[in-house]
Amino acid sequence: MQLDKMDENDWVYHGEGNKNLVVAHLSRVLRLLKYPAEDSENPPQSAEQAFRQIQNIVDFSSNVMSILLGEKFVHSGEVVKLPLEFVRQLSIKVQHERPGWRCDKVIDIYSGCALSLPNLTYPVLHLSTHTPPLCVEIKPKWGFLPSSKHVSKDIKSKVCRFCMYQLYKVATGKWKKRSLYCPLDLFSGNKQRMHFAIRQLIEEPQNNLKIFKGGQCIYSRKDSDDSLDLNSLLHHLRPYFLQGNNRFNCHMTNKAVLNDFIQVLMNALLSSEGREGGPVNDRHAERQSYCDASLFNKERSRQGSQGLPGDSVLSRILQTQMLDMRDIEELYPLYHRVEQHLQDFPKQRARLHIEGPYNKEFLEMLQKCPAEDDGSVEYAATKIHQYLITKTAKDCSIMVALVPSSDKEEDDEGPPPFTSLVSILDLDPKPFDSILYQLRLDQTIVSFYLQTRSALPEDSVSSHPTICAAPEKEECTLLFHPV
Ligand SMILES: O=P(O)(O)O[C@@H]1[C@@H](OP(=O)(O)O)[C@H](OP(=O)(O)O)[C@H](O)[C@H](OP(=O)(O)O)[C@H]1OP(=O)(O)O
Ligand SMILES: Nc1ncnc2c1ncn2[C@@H]1O[C@H](COP(=O)(O)OP(=O)(O)OP(=O)(O)O)[C@@H](O)[C@H]1O
Repeated sequence: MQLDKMDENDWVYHGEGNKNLVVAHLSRVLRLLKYPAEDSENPPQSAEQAFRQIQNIVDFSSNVMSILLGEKFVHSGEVVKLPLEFVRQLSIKVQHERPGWRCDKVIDIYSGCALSLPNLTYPVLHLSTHTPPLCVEIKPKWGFLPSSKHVSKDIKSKVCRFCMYQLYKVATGKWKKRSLYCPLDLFSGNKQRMHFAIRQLIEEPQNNLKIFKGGQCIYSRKDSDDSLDLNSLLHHLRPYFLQGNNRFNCHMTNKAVLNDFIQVLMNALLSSEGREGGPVNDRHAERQSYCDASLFNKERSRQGSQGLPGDSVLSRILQTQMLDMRDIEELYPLYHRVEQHLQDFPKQRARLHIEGPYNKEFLEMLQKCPAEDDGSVEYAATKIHQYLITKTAKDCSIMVALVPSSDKEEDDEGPPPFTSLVSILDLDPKPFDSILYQLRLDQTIVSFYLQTRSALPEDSVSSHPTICAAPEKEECTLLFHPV
């Protein structure tokens, strides 16, 4: 990438989240910061501050998250300086492709800084074959129930945050239809529960699932009420699953294509590349690993929970999420302690790494933290940093790139073989000052769930009656035995 010869015509809109917009050119992407639209005339930070913000993201990803999640999954990228005219033209070029609900923010066209990363939807794997890679992006969210004694509402230890939040999101119009995906099913390591969870993600992807082919998004929900074309997805997927295995016939049903696809995806999510490491989720034993709101029929998982393989991507994310099991309610008093201290000693923000940097000293601060609360501001600040690290792991995404491979006997059972490359993205540090907002949001989610649930008859919290019922036994058989 020659930074002085950048041409906006080479780059295409690729996607965006709440804080960044991503453009792609072959095997690279540029991730540009966004600002609230009302700040578009007066950028909220200088070019130097924007550069520092992105450098912080790189440092946090490479020095902190990569160690916890595993280097093989993490690509931290590098900060680049771009010509301002290129960024301005790019911003105009991509505007019409942006989803309406994201347009409350605009691209930062003032700093000329961006994060350059490998394009994980167009991985180098692709070069060894003529078939375009399939890529599945999953934002799995919180995979466990809090067990802290300080949780004020009992419901929080029974129903997971994602499922509770769904009622609020639908009621406030963020999404039109409720998702029946439950993160605890995905993180269970139980193949039936995982299959059910992925099936629900496909049914209603919201912002938790995107599917790419050859680097282009072929399946996602762009707006709360746009139409989803499952048939078109199946049309894209079919050729990948007809190869080999006596499957030359075109009679493979849509259900069988989908089952094979889910199976291949699950294999990648559970893959641990032959490394040792037993199941890791024993410690959040069965009692805690079921969410009462999940519509997966528990009876069906009697075959036992296999647990997540120790080095699989799901296990690494779950372990990082569970590094600090403290609930936000328990954390708030510690935040308050730091806030009070900083009012009196504002210059200590740097010493306590409130806005980073995420360097060697930051890691030392985390390691030196006393086991018990000694009443110090250092203890409180470190515990908040730990919690924020777990927050990053609760909001990251997994990208699974899949390319058909040829290493399998012709008459093997099951889906055709794929080579997979698994990565984790969106590993930005969460702001220290977001704790109060998090506490309020948590209270809103929980009280809204309790109110809505008590206003409805038992077991009818779903806004979608046809999928409220757990699947029939026969359907389950079909899901697991492709024809
Ligand atoms: O708080 P949550 O769980 O709603 O997560 C936010 C996400 O909402 P979600 O529920 O996944 O739709 C939210 O995603 P969307 O904008 O809804 O796509 C962001 O990821 C946000 O992170 P950040 O503040 O931009 O760094 C996320 O905020 P934090 O992870 O910073 O709390
Ligand atoms: N390295 C990458 N390769 C390919 N696609 C990427 C890459 N990084 C991001 N993307 C795409 O761009 C989208 C937005 O990126 P990202 O999730 O990092 O934005 P964000 O604003 O930080 O999100 P959030 O809303 O979670 O804060 C992703 O959902 C993904 O589809």
